[in-house]
Amino acid sequence: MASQTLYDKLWDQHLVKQREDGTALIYIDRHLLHEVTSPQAFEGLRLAGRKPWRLDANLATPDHNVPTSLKERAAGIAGIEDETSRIQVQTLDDNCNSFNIEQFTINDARQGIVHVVGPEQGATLPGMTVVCGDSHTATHGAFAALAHGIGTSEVEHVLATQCLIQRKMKNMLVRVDGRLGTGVTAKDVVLAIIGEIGTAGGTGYAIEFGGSAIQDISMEGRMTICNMAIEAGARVGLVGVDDITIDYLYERPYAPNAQQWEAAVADWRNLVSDADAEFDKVVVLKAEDIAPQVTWGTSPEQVTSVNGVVPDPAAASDDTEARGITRALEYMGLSAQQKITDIKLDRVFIGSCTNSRIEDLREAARVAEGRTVAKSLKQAMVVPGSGLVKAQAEAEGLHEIFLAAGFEWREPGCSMCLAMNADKLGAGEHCASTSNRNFEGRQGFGGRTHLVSPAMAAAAAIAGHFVDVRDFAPIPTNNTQVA
Ligand SMILES: CC(C)[C@H](C(=O)O)[C@@H](O)C(=O)O
Ligand code: SF4
Repeated sequence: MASQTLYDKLWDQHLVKQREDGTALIYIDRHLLHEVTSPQAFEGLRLAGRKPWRLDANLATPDHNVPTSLKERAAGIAGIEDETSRIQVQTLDDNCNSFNIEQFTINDARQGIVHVVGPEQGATLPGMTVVCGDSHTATHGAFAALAHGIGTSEVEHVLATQCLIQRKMKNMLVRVDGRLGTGVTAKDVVLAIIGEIGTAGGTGYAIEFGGSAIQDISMEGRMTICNMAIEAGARVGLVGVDDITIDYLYERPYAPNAQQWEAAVADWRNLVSDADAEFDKVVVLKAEDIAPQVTWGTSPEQVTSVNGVVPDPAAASDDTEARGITRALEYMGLSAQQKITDIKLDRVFIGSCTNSRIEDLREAARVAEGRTVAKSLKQAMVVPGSGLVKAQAEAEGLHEIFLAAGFEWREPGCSMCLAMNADKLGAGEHCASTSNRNFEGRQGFGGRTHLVSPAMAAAAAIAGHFVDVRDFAPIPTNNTQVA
């Protein structure tokens, strides 16, 4: 058989029917649901008198609309102040109950951001097709699963038929060779990739991330990278299976049990691109060239190194680019040539499906340990991605480090990643955020988002402005106290 990419293999394994017009029907193994994109889908099923095709393929949890303050959270759904949000979470709850779909409810210890919960439970597995009414479903591709976001009508279609109509994408390989420097993380890698190929660079492609730097990265980091494939225009991000993938999944609740484990692992080992597989496009980055990244504009591609400066529209390659820079600078309240390290911050947000896993919190805590959040900040918050991440962080004492430094320690949810709950930026405020989108108004009307890694966000919170976490010396380790 001809050589195949990982994407080709996953596609072939799920192809139900190829049609002559280029569309194809593919089978869906796992369907994740949240409160924002599911209500009309359930309503559609109800109106058509249909039932979900395969109940155990579905797993639901509320995340976008849940409050993250303990006080509101303690009261469950009734504690959600905003009416639309409350109705949405209540509707998910009612729908899951009436259709018999498994849900980690608002106060379940396993609740969290859907893209954190799926992998953490082993509900996302290598070789699966995974869909969710959410664009950041690409996250799950870190497990060599064919995962992408779908719209609400497709949510209904998957519920009803367990299948989806798709068109095959092209194959792109983004290879990161070499080794990352200390203080440079998965978030910096993906921001650098988007800086290189642009937000449309991946349009029409499934991007596989490979190379030695990716192979060295943990599952948490690989999820961070695949999470932002969509910000590079690609609906699908992928990483091939290796020991890191397999070790992460061992004994997860929904993963194969002890009797099935060896057979599953043997199967998963095939989920890599063949050595001589051909990609339609290959992009290569050198890990050594990647510095900690900060976005200065209103698109994830408007990014530079922390030691860089805000670009000058006068130096743009064409008029369109110049206008884009000018508009972004106006919105962001920045001036051309301004040093990134001179950007002062009002708030810091460590969380979101990009960077709210245990390793992200460990990295942020390592920087925050023994230090204090700058007085000039209005708020610095840490929002774990799930109840289990929160519990793990607390078992490791990370919450104490954050609280002692002056960070808020919140309940799990999407939080300030997008303004769909009580956590919002005020107009004109600058925020160092570990999330994935810096669009106008994304974190609140008029809010100004700068995307960074958890370590960079923690360092910025301490300094009150951006700093190179590598100069924040010595970078404390777990046993080192830094004054
Ligand atoms: C609300 C949801 C549909 C949306 C998405 O699809 O990504 C959200 O999660 C986001 O990050 O903007
Ligand atoms: S954390 Fe942000 S990006 Fe992720 S699903 Fe929630 S809103 Fe979307």
